[in-house]
Formats: sequence, C-alpha cells, structure tokens
Amino acid sequence: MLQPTKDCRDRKALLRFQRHNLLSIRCIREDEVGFVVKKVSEAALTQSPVDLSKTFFSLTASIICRVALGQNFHESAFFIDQEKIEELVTEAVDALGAFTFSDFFPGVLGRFLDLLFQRHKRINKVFGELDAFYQHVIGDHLKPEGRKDPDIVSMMLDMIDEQGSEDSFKLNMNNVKAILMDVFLAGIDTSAVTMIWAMAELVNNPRVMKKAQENIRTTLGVNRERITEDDLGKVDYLKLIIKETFRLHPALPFIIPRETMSHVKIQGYDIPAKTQIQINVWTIGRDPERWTDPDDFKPERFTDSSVDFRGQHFDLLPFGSGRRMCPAMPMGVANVELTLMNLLYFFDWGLPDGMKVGELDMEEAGNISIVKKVPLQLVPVRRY
Ligand code: HEM
Repeated sequence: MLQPTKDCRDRKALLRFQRHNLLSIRCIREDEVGFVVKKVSEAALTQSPVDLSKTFFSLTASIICRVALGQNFHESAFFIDQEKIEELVTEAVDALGAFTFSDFFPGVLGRFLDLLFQRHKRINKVFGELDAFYQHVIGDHLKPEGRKDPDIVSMMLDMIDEQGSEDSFKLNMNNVKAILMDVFLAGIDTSAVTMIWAMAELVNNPRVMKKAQENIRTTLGVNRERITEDDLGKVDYLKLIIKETFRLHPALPFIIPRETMSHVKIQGYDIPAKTQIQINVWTIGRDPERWTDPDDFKPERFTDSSVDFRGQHFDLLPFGSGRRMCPAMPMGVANVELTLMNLLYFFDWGLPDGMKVGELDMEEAGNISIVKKVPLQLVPVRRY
C-alpha cells in the first residue's frame, strides 16, 4: 500500500505541470468560481444564508479534481462522488495530524507503542481507500481515449511513456500516486481555509469590508457580468486583506517539520544534529514583538511595507520557505484572490439570525490545518 512520500522527483513533476498548464487551470478556476457566483445568487433571491465553509471546500475540491484528474462533476458522473472525495481528504488530514507515540519517542519504543495501541490503524485505513481511488483513476487514464484532457495524471503518464532506458530520473506509478496524494491533501483545504477566514474577518470588521468592496467596485467598474483572471492583481487593498489573513490565519500553523543536518546554535541554544524542528508560523504571525496590535485585523499594516509571503520574510510564512516551500503558491493565491474578488464585487454580506457584528464565533479547530470550528454562514444580497 502507498504511504505518503515526500520525494523531490514528485516535486519536479508538479513544477513542470505548473509551468505548462497555467492557461488551462485559469479556465477551470474561472468556470468553477462562476458556478459559485450562480449558486450564491440563487440564495440571494430568497435571502437565505449560504454555508461558505462548505461552498469553499467544494469549490477547491472541484478545481483540484478537474486539474488533477480531468474530472468535471458538473458534466458527468464518476465512480466516486465529490462529497466522498472531500470526506476522504478531511479524514486523511485529520488522521495525519493525530497523536502518535513515534512522534515523541523516535525509534523502537515509539514504533512498539504505536503498534500496541494501534495508532496507525486509522491512517492505514484512509490511505488504503485513497490508494484504491488513485489506482482506479490511473486505470481509467490508461484506457484508449483515457488521456484526452491535459490533467496532471495524463501529464505524468505521458512522462512515463516518453522516458528512455538511459534516463537517470524515472517516474513510476508509485510517484504518480504520491503526487496525487500531495495535491489532494495539500491543495484542497489550504485555499478553502484561507477564504473562510478572510470572509469571517471581513464580516467582523465592517470598515474593512466596506473599503474592500468600494475599492473592488470602483477599480473594476459597475455592472460587470464577469470578473476574470485578467482582473487579478488590480485591486491593491484586496492584496493587503489576503496578506493580513495569511498573518492571522495561516492554513498550516506548523509548516512541514525540518531536521537539522548538523549541530547548530540558535540564540544561545544548542540544537544537536538530526533534531526535528517545528516552525510555528501561527505564533510568529501574532508575536507582539513583531506586530503592532497583533490580534487586530488591519490590512493597512502592509501599506508601504516590503513584507510579503513568498518565503523571504520570516515574519510571514504562510507558504513556508526554502526548497520545500509550497510549490503551488501562485495557484493558491489565484484561487483565493479570484473567489474573494467575485464574492465582494457581486454581493453585500450580512450575518444570519439577527446576529450582531462581533458575535461571530471565531473559534479554531483542527491539527494540521486550522479551520473555523463553526461553519461560516452568511446572507448574501446581490449588488450587480
Ligand atoms: C492558499 C493556499 C495554500 C497555502 C496557504 C499553502 C501552504 C503550504 C505550506 C505552508 C506548505 C509547507 C511548506 C514548508 O514546509 O516550507 C505547503 C506545501 C505544499 N503545498 Fe501548498 N498551500 C496552498 C495551496 C496549495 C495548492 C493549491 C496545492 C496543489 C495544487 C499545494 C500543494 C502543496 C504541496 C504538494 C506541498 C508539499 C511540498 C513538499 O513537500 O515539498 N498547495 N503548502
């Protein structure tokens, strides 16, 4: 059975896909965000609350299923439905973040205790189901006519077909499954979680919400029918809002653990070789020694600031840093920016059930990624 791997060959294949298929990802994303606008417009007709937590998870799952598998759930049925895929991904992320003894007692003792208390039972079960899912998808792509769309699976199978016997780097079926595992586990909830927190902070901070909407509507002009990727990057205030959301709500509070290759001394502390290092970007983002009023949502703090999230400023690391930083940062940022721009241009947003500003429950939950514990329900009013 496939275990999660972190092989740099997987990473190279993903980067190759990113460079060559940005255009097709753009069409998919515009299409899927268009479906969300349509669905929210229907709710606006009856002034019904929309579960934005669910909406954003389904949106990012749809984008990933189309980009990775070529599967469009709006057009055709599949052997597994989209909700089941979302359920498997959520369970896998939870199981990966659950307590194991070997995290604290590396070596034989930890492994023995995990075996004794069956700590890996849950993870093995869900990874087994995901493995069967990937196997089925690969099988479909190997059939004649199975590779008509330029999706990630087709691209990797083409790479396998093209490789020669002399090539030093060879992709195999386990690499294909490992990349799918990476894309599904890292690509769905990270963008969704960021959008949920951004909308929650905006509705909790009406001044920022109003300024954002005015900025977007003035910049893009009135009565537009569609907001597309040509509009990305045009609204400076939205960029500040996204940065501020990354600071207060990094999707992954701890980036992927690192291991020291040799003895190092940091601020007077001796760290021996082969020590696992956990980097808590959530705490760094709220550190009062680095940020003024760290708990307040103030996008203006980034006006005229050179601090950004591309891994060079260690005060703000929502995508990590260095060789293992997120390889899909442009895709993640575009998902968030395009969706927020559409939702803030076309709709005004209110709290449901007579709830007042400041009463929204902002409690966090989760282990690997931090989600909003209570789903975000908001009432839309269509503006254009
Ligand atoms: C706003 C959206 C996103 C955020 C905040 C985010 C954040 C992160 C972070 C913090 C890491 C760990 C980096 C490190 O330890 O230095 C990571 C890794 C990764 N992300 Fe993203 N990500 C996002 C979107 C995506 C998307 C859309 C995909 C795929 C389509 C993706 C694929 C990956 C992969 C494959 C890795 C593992 C890289 C490795 O192990 O070398 N991410 N991401």
